[in-house]
Amino acid sequence: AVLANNGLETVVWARNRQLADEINSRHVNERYLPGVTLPAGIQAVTRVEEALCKAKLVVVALPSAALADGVETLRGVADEAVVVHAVKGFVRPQNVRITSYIRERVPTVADRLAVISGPSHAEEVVRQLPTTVVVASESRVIAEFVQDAFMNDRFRVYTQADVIGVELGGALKNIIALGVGLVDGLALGDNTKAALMTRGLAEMTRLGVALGASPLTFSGLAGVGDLIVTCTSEHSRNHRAGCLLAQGLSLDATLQRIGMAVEGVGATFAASELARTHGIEMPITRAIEKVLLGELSPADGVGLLMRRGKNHEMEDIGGQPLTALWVRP
Ligand SMILES: NC(=O)C1=CN([C@@H]2O[C@H](COP(=O)(O)OP(=O)(O)OC[C@H]3O[C@@H](n4cnc5c(N)ncnc54)[C@H](OP(=O)(O)O)[C@@H]3O)[C@@H](O)[C@H]2O)C=CC1
Ligand SMILES: O=C(CO)COP(=O)(O)O
Repeated sequence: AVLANNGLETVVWARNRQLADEINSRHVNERYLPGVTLPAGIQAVTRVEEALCKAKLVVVALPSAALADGVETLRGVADEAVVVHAVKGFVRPQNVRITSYIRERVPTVADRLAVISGPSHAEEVVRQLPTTVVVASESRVIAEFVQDAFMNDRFRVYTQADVIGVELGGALKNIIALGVGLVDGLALGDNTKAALMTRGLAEMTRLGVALGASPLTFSGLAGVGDLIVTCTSEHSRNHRAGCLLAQGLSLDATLQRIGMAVEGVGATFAASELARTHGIEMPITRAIEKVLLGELSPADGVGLLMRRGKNHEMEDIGGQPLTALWVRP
């Protein structure tokens, strides 16, 4: 919708014929964006090749779980087309970032890749409510190309060079949003929620730095920005999933009830495995993993986190350890 509103010829691939017809004839997508009229310029096709063959910019917005199915189609992108993805998750079970996966499977697009991320619930973007996001690429030219395509006075786009940090911020915040949903479902109040978001950001940053990200990226739009919106918005599927789990629904029933991507579930398992491999402490992620596996109740998960041993707040997050500031023993 943003690209079409910017006057770009915009072709959407939908595998479902009925949905493609609905977009072309009535300019709506009732299942995923009810109550919204889409820009009339959007054309939907059911053959992915039709969407890809002439495109100068390809936006990959599949759920991470569908990427393994879909990645090979990127072999069909035109020479010199830029590929930007909006996927906030990991490819499982390898636990790899999306650009790493695309680069490995489709080397021909490796130097034309970018990621777009940040606080941007589709329900609000499509209504043209003011939104800010960030585009990261290893190439400044590619990042600025994507920035120019998307930017308008309702959708402000910043550029970034830290691809790893931007991808990890978008994927890891979903875990914390699940956790905030769990504590909201238990009606534990605002202090608990703020604690989870803040300490969640600390462990997101810790893993990010171990995987090569800049700690600064986590204080930007793809880090704290997206964390805030996903943990507090009525639109968040991850937050809603946490609430349902806290109310006693099984994980399967929760995912079925939501009926859309809940990236935080796969991300919890991915981050937990990556943390183990890299020797990183991620107590909140570990507790949520146990809740998802049915090994711990949400209430016991909170108790476990509160009873942890004493800690210094800013240790191991990256940058200068703040314990160095102590002037007395
Ligand atoms: N929703 C949002 O506000 C935002 C989402 N994101 C990220 O975008 C990604 C996609 O999320 P979102 O669109 O919300 O997810 P939804 O579950 O709402 O929609 C998924 C879409 O992908 C299609 N799809 C699923 N599997 C396949 C497949 N194997 N092949 C082809 N199409 C498939 C579905 O089509 P069908 O109906 O045919 O199954 C549907 O159109 C996620 O990583 C999410 O984190 C990023 C920013 C904002
Ligand atoms: O990433 C999002 C908003 O920026 C969407 O979050 P949910 O997947 O939790 O709905």
